[in-house]
Amino acid sequence: MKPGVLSKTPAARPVPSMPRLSPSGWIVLALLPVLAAAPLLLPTYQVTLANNIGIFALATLGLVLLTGVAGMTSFGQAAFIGVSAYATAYLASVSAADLPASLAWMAGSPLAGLAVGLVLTLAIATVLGAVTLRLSGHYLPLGTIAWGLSLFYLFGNLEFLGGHTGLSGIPALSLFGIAFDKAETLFYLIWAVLLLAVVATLNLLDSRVGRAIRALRGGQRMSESMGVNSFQAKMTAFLVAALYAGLAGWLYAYTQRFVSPAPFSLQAGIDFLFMALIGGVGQVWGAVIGAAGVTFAKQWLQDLLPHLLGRTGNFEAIVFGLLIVLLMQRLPGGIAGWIAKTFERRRHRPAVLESMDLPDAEPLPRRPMPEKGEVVLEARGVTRRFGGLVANHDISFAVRAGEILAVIGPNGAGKSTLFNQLSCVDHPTSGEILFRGERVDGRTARAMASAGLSRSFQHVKLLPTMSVLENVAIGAHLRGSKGVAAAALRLDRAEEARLLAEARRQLVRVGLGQYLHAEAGSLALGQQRILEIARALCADPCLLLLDEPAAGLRFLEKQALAELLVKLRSEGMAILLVEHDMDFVMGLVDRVYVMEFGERIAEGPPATIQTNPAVLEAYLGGVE
Ligand SMILES: Nc1ncnc2c1ncn2[C@@H]1O[C@H](COP(=O)(O)OP(=O)(O)OP(=O)(O)O)[C@@H](O)[C@H]1O
Repeated sequence: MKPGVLSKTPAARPVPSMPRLSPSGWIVLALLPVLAAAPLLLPTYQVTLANNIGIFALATLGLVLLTGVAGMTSFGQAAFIGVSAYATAYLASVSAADLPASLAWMAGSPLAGLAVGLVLTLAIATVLGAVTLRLSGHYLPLGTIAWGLSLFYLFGNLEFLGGHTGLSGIPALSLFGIAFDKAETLFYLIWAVLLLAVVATLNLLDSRVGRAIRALRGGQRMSESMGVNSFQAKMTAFLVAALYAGLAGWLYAYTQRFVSPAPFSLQAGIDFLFMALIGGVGQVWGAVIGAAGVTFAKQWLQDLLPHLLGRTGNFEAIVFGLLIVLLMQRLPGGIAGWIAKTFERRRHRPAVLESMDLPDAEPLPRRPMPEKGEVVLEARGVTRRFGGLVANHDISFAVRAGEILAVIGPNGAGKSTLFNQLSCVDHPTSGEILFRGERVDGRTARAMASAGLSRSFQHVKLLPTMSVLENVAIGAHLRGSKGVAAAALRLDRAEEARLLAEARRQLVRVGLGQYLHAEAGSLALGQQRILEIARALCADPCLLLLDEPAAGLRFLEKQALAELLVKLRSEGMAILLVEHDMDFVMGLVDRVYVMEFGERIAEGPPATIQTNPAVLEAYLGGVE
């Protein structure tokens, strides 16, 4: 038995009283003096280059969140920048007389330009997101290509935006009496905005909302079952990415003091994706590294190649393309991904958790539990057909608080199909499902999680690169309420401490207390199953659905799991499990429901079931 799995674990390790600075905190601290000195020491053309890098990095940061973390590819980032840049340029250069009287105050106002630019960008992103984010597969990338193309041509064809010539005559930026009229002063503004965005993104990812966004990539079905609204999480990532593009557009307009359609073309959208890929698409700092790397590499190749080849041409694009292919093959996680991996290997701990202290926070409030003996879940005549196949036929049973009911049956009997319907992942063709007396068939898995049903999966579903603690904290998603702004501004710490303390409590309870900071994917399969139970418990359920919880567990681990389930039962939990391990089932549960070919063949206490001739014939007869 692996140490600690469902064994009596020591209490969680002592909690440091002062939060330690995270690696990103150290990076920001180290960058501050460098950034403060850069404009004073560098020649103006290099400061201008650094300004471009800052703006590109801001736009790329959005893509890191959207594409790298949330797994949604967008080619439209440059177009979002364009919307904001054009709104800024238009309002900065228009005369008050050309605007309606009520809007005349906006003419020449940089803050009005910023507000209008951001509102327009977010409004377009909301519409585009509403249309494409519910669709899976290639619809989002294709939608962003279509939108990027149409906007590019729109910019070029609108006369009041200067057509293909663009808008010039943007005055120098002046904010609150400070003139940002030189590359050197703009540098401070651009890099301050970028650093704030980086810190806000790091904060966001290290939060309840951040876990929901991180679960989008490969864990959607699981997180929905834990109450996460995946569409909302996608929309959040999409809008934050658009917000960063909007900010980048505003800064771009005042840096260039001229806008035209070319920098917002589809090609530019692809370039931002390259920056994210090269920097490290899943890493926040990858945006800065990627923007700097691509900008310098292009500049360097543009200077070097004509010398080497003795002629001019777009050779840098060809060499650059080859370099990207090579880099993707050698470093699929990008430069920042490679650095993070090397760093983590040395520290033997995931970077994201370095700063996390786990104070003994006040326990989260608990839902009112049903009285022992109260029917928690009831299936009435549930039938599920797949075309001509009847996977469940007229299934009826009830599970009560303080009871463990096992559903058993040979492979293909219809147990998983039934589980999916009970948890509203799938819906019955006919029949009714009631949860605590209310009809729930047709509801979403999310609604069931909110009602108090929590589950584990036949094939373990966890986020392998996320820590054990954070995986389990996803189970507590509905027990928190702090949103994006609170997370970005770190106003969610008290709630986050309570969520993490609850996750730790459940992990200690199931015997995984010393694996809090390990990557979930590094646990043995049996431990991963136990992690799923801790995650389900973190939701404070009144009904646990466990799909083959003992599969992959060793003898002592099974014994410890049985002890835990008995304890939960004594606390009034209703437990429904599907299991193939007959020794485990018969020694543990109160009642057994036996299925074959989608139908009930027997139901009763284990002792009766073990001697039931129909069961022996259909199922137990084949089992020693
Ligand atoms: N989405 C689906 N479309 C078509 N047929 C399906 C679908 N899901 C399940 N089935 C069929 O329904 C029947 C019951 O399958 P189910 O997975 O529920 O059985 P099970 O008892 O859970 O089996 P196991 O113990 O092997 O997991 C099988 O014949 C299966 O092929």
